[in-house]
Amino acid sequence: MRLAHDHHDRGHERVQPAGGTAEGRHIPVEHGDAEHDDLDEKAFFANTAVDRIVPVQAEGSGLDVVVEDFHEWAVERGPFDGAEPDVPGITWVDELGPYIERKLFTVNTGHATTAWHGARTGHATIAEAISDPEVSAQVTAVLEETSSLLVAKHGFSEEEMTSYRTKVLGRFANASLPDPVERVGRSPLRKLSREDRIIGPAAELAERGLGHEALLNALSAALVFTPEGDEEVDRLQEILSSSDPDAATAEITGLEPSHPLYAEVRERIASPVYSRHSE
Ligand SMILES: NC(=O)c1ccc[n+]([C@@H]2O[C@H](COP(=O)([O-])OP(=O)(O)OC[C@H]3O[C@@H](n4cnc5c(N)ncnc54)[C@H](O)[C@@H]3O)[C@@H](O)[C@H]2O)c1
Ligand SMILES: O=P(O)(O)OC[C@@H](O)[C@@H](O)[C@H](O)[C@H](O)CO
Repeated sequence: MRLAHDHHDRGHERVQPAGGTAEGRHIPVEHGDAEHDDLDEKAFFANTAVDRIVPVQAEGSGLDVVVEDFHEWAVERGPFDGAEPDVPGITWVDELGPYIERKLFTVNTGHATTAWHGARTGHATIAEAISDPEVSAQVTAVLEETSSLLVAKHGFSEEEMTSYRTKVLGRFANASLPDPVERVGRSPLRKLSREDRIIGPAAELAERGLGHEALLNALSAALVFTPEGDEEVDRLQEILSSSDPDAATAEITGLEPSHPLYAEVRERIASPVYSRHSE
């Protein structure tokens, strides 16, 4: 494994748990194999969250994977009943939920926002996009919104969220990571779904009467994200061109018409704010 160092980013690998999660304790056992019947007596299964940016790899590079040097691995301690193994790199947490949301609504919300605004302004990679003041202003604004939710909902302090955001923005700016906007913005229907990184926090902010304009801007940027070879991009464009705004809002976001966010999202879907980047 090769580390793509960002020299501005080194020296303080604060361990903060995060997403890229694996939940549940179900390894499929489909063969009626008696050997698996007592699996619970032989192993512990714990929910976990991983945070490390792994960009698209060069063709033919095999297991020689380029990654950032930052990494976090959070594991719920409950299943180990006080006998957690000493595994280097694990941060043991009592409850994974707040850390998963902090990671999803900061790293992944900010990442998708960078990718979609970056693509519409003609940038190829995340590092290039975040160096553009127009993109970085959108990303900063989006992360201030999600931080206000994380502070209100989970009790993270303003100071730790400010520091977490700074760290995340530094990771995006790592020019040694060749991370294309197509990878980070991929699968827009998944990313715009009800509980995911954009509509999830925007809905909760709207419910609490807190600001969410930059999240709506990220949604608008996603609607003009049209790289080739992504089935969800194609389906999203099909929905936008063939469905009325209410049907499109329901299918893309899963929001109920009675939700406080609904009217604003419907408006964004009905009336484009941005145009696609043209070569
Ligand atoms: N790349 C990152 O920075 C990163 C960081 C943390 C967590 N993650 C998580 O790790 C997972 C993989 O991410 P990635 O970036 O390597 O994605 P990727 O698209 O590069 O790789 C996914 C692979 O899974 C294969 N695949 C998809 N569906 C499958 C199926 N049903 N059965 C078998 N194989 C299947 C695909 O063909 C592809 O080779 C995702 O859940 C992602 O959220 C990624
Ligand atoms: O994997 P996705 O498509 O959900 O999101 C793209 C990236 O934001 C994601 O892969 C990050 O690089 C990763 O979550 C960092 O830990």
